[in-house]
Amino acid sequence: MHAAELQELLTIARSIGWGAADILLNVQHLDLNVQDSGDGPVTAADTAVDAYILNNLHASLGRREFAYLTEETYKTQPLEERLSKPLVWVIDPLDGTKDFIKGTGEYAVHIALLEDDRPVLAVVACPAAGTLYFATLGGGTFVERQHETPVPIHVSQRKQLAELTIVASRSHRDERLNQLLQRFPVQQQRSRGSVGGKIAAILEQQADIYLSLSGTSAPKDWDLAAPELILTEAGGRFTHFDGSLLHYNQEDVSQWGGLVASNGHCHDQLCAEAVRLLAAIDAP
Ligand SMILES: Nc1ncnc2c1ncn2[C@@H]1O[C@H](COP(=O)(O)O)[C@@H](OP(=O)(O)O)[C@H]1O
Ligand SMILES: [Mg+2]
Repeated sequence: MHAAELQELLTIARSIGWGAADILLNVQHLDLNVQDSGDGPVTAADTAVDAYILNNLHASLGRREFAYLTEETYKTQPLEERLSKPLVWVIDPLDGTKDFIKGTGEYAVHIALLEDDRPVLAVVACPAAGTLYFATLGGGTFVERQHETPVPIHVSQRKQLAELTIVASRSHRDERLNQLLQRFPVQQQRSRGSVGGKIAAILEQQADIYLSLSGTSAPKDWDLAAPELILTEAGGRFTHFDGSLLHYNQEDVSQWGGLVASNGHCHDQLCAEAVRLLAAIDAP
């Protein structure tokens, strides 16, 4: 896709990202009608913001050129539609639903555009912090506050394992991930809700690493695609434990196994450490 076309799409996605953030801020103290979706809780806010983003993208862009993969609609959409189109919008209207319900403010809105199976445009809004991060492939990552000029943002320069800080999930943990985190030889560990929020913490240089390990369930494309691009365009890396890149919009939208997101400076070493520690944890 041409750079000019990507910038046009980015302008639309940023505006929709701010609109979605406003809705979430306005409803966060209301009765949210929490239901169990089978894949965790879903609230009226998830469904309302999903519809808001989809309707606005449809109104601006139409349906012909693009497919749409969203957390709240993917089960009812025909699989062939998104597998046959090279350009797919991937949307998480409310990443960190559990934290949103708890009122920690640690939630985000994710909007990514895939070309083939990789992200080329990303918006991650953190409504409670009043920030929106955006990136295009090869164009760097920017942070903006509402009505302010966006500024470029970069990951930390910390290079030694012993000076790094890990952020990990507050609510998606099992014994294996806990063991792995405990054994990682880093400076500090923090819990934080939402994948977008954890990657924002790395961009803000409050942390350097995010580790995720699937158990009976795994994070999905909409949890990861937009956060991945804002991290890599800010100088970081985001891979499986074996160092390979993630491929999105496959038939199964779960991303199984271990994932490392980092400031990039010792990413291969982090991957090797994760593999080594996990082998020891899994040894009979
Ligand atoms: N092991 C796992 N299994 C299933 N979903 C996971 C997961 N780890 C993270 N996620 C998803 O990633 C998002 C952020 O999770 P967390 O705040 O715990 O880091 C949540 O999405 P939603 O809130 O969009 O449903 C959650 O469902
Ligand atoms: Mg999510």
